[in-house]
Amino acid sequence: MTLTVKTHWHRPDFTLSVDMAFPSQGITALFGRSGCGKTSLFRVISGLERVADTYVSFQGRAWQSNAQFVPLHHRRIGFVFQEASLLEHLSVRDNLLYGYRRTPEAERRLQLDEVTDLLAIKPLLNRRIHEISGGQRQRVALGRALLSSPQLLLLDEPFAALDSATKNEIIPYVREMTNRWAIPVILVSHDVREVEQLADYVALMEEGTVRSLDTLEQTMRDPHSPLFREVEPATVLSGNVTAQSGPRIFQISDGTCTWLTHSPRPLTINESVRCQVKASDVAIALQPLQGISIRNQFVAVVESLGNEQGGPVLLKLENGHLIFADISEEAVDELRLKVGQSVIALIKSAAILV
Ligand SMILES: Nc1ncnc2c1ncn2[C@@H]1O[C@H](COP(=O)(O)OP(=O)(O)OP(=O)(O)O)[C@@H](O)[C@H]1O
Repeated sequence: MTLTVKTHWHRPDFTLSVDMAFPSQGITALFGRSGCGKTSLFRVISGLERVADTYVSFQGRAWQSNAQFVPLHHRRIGFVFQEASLLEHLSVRDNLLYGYRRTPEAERRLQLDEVTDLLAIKPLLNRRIHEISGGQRQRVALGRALLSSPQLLLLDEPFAALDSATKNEIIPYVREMTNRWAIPVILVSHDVREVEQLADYVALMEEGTVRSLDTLEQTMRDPHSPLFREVEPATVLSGNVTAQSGPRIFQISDGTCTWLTHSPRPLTINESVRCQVKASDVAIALQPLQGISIRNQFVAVVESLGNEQGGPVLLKLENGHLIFADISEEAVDELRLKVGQSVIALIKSAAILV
């Protein structure tokens, strides 16, 4: 079951031309430069815009075809925008219940208690909107969208107005809520870090079209991907917290590989986390090293030595994960690195970011 969109939307200086089936599970990020058409696509999907000769269907049901147009309020879509558009004169509780009360009883899947628990906003229920912080407002906006029991959540740059610490605090809630209630999410973003932490799939948009749609892992295999236009290539390692070995140091494992990471926020045992490793933070040794402060040493095989455009060395870890190592050409020559060779990837735990 998918979300299918076929549209050619001609605006004065811009054409949105999309013919694509998006996954209707997990989080799909629409990623691209400003003006590439992310919000326009969003508006077509939601029915905020009725564009002629457009076809949109969700999980087998046509939302728009030449014969019909299901209006926005019947599509059961939850929205969260950059600025939480909460009702200032109402309490947090009444804001949360706004969509809930308008949802027919038979369609209510989520209840106030479980949503406020998950988003940790229970203590705020009686506050007015002007009495809570920006991060809390975004959590209330997420809660309000969830409580309308949506079949699809559309998040349009929901964290853009937040500082990175607050953003990092909210992201795990978004992952948890989509996992727990299996609500598909379309996330508009031009923040790579956000995409790495949240997305299961990435639709790369350029000049009004979707250039590619792939899993996050597949998208991140290409060091020349538009994802890395403004930041250096990085890799994501996913696993579960297995132990705490210092005030901020945690052991993460995916069953095959185990690594140590520094986390700025407390993690709980068994919590599933995504860690990011920048190519420049990975070094290569020809054999395991002793008497060295670097805690993470992974057995790996050289997958590629970069391509004709240059780029980092690609290593394959024992768990099959690919990881970039930004090694100079001189070092590649000196170590006589070859494709297929066994090496050790060295990463400081402070360089594995949660
Ligand atoms: N109301 C409008 N009328 C005509 N053209 C518009 C309108 N709104 C946006 N556009 C144009 O459509 C194109 C795509 O805009 P859109 O907002 O979809 O891009 P975006 O990728 O979401 O950008 P951003 O990341 O900056 O929000 C742009 O060239 C923009 O100038």
